[in-house]
Amino acid sequence: MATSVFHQPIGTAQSHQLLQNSDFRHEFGHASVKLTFKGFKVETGLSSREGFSSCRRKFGVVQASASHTSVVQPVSYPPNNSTDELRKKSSEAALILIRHGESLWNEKNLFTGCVDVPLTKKGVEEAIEAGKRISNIPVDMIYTSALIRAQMTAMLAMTQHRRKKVPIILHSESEQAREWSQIFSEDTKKQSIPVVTAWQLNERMYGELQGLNKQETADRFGKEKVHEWRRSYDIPPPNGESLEMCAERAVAYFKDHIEPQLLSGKNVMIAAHGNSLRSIIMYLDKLTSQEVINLELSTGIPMLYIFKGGKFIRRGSPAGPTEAGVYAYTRRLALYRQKLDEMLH
Ligand SMILES: O=C(O)[C@@H](CO)OP(=O)(O)O
Repeated sequence: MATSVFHQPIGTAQSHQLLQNSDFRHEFGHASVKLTFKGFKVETGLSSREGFSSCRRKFGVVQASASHTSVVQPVSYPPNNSTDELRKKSSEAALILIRHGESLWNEKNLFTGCVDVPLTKKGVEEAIEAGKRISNIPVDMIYTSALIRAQMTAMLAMTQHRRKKVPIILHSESEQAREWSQIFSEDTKKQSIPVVTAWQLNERMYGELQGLNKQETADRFGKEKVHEWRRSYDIPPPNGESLEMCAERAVAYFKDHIEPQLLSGKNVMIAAHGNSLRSIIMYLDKLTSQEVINLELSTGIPMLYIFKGGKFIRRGSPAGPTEAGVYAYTRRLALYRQKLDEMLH
């Protein structure tokens, strides 16, 4: 493990908040009041759904939850701004990444990939613990994969949040689903956090290894071969996705859908999977294909990034039970936290 890239999680107990958060601005009377939920329009992600079908066809995926890919209307910018200018003007935002808690197949040591299995009791507890660690961080939007273990993790984590906003899954799989899930109270919308589910954030498709026991597979094919399938960057497991292939869809989704939200100052949480998050972290931390090999993510451990000036700054610290061990924070985070304390005490 000497060469491992150590990704520091958010510490337990206390954390810090962003003044920039639209929720904060609304709640605490900041001059530029913008309501979190206002203006969100959900569009059917037709191409995404097609993408998922073709992914399934290509890899013969048998099980995967319905793809509820939702596309939040892109943030609109003045027409002539270049991306660089936008980045410079962009406000600060928090990005939380959480790998789902332990699943029933993690417990059984089976290759899981796109198979849609739920959390174990321990996984539920991990998700709740993760929620405690991020309970003071503002969350304006949540992105999860289409798989239940990531969705359970996001929902359970949010039960611990001090603001007690309600995460609500946006259903845009059909016009009817969109209409039938409408909310008719602006106040209720303000107390909600939209949850966008996207197949592109799914675990990498493990091909013919899905459902096989990892130890038995290593015994059969050799430790080195199985390690190559599991951790090499560009060698796919039989009929599955390599990390590189997984990155193509997960990082593209991040750039196209999540980064614009961060650019507009929204604080985002992503609940996803070991390999889809490894590929996203590779992009955020500019890791090489050699470095990412050694990147391991634990289940249920949140990681925090601050997005500022177009850059992602990792704000991790070794997991620890004390405030002192918690990640560094910005003045805005600290101020948000202070206001939250005042409001809730
Ligand atoms: O089985 C899987 O889907 C993944 C994550 O649990 O396994 P690995 O860590 O081997 O990539």
